[in-house]
Amino acid sequence: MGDPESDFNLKVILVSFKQCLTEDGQVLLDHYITSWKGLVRFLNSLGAIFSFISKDVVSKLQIMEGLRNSPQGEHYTSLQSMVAYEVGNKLVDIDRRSRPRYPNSGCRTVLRLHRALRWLQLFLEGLRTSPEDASTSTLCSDAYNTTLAAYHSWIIRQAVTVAFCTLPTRKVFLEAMNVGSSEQAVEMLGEALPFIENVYDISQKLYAEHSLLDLP
Ligand SMILES: CCCCCCCC/C=C\CCCCCCCC(=O)N[C@@H](COP(=O)(O)O)[C@H](O)/C=C/CCCCCCCCCCCCC
Repeated sequence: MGDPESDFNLKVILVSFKQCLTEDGQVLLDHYITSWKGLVRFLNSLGAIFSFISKDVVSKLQIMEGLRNSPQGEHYTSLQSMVAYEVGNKLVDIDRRSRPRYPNSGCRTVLRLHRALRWLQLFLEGLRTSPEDASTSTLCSDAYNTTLAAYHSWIIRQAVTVAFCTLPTRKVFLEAMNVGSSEQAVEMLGEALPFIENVYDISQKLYAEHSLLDLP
C-alpha cells in the first residue's frame, strides 16, 4: 500500500482528471469533484493567504456533493446528464435580469469551476514552458487576466493580485509538485496537462451547445 503523503503529488491529481472521462466523452462528476478536492489540498499548502479562494472552491464542491447525494442524484452522474436534467426541467437561471431562483444549480456551480480549470491549464502550461527565472506571479496573473478576471469584482481582483505576489519561485513551485526535480516536474506537466485540456474542451463544447457559458 502506498504512503498517503508520497502519493500526494500533482501528477496524481492531474491524472485523476483522466478518470473523469468515459470512452464516449461523458464527464463523470464524482471524479470531477475528487480531482478538485486534490487541487484544493495543493492550494491550502500554499498558505493561509489563499484560504479565501479555497473556501470558495470548497463551497462549490459542497453544492455539487449535495446535488449528487440528493434524491435527484442519478441526474448528476455526469456533466451531460446534469445539463440535460437541469436545462430540461428549467432548473437553471438563464436571464440576468430576473430574480435568481436557482443560485445553487449544478450548471452554474460547475461553470465557475470550469472557468477556473482553464486558469489552471494556462498557468501550469506557463510554468512548463517558461524559462527558469520566470516570475510565477506574472505567469499566474497572465493566466488569471485571460480567464477568471473578467468574471470577478474589483475587490476580488485586488485580493487575488496581492495573493499572487506571495507565490514561491518557479523552481520551488515545480518541486512542490512532489514528482522529483524541476525537470521531472516539467516533463510530468507535458504528459498530464492534456488530461485537464480534454475535460475542459468537452465541458466547454457542452456548455456552448446549450448556451450556458454566461450563466449569472
Ligand atoms: C504546486 C503547484 C500546484 C498548483 C495547484 C493550484 C491549485 C489550484 C486550486 C484552485 C484554483 C483556484 C480556483 C478558483 C475558483 C474560483 C471560482 C470563482 O470564480 N468564484 C467566484 C464566482 O463565484 P460566485 O460568486 O459566482 O458563486 C467567487 O466570487 C470567487 C471567490 C474567490 C476568489 C477566487 C479567485 C480565483 C483566483 C485563481 C487563482 C488561484 C491562485 C492559486 C495559486 C497557485
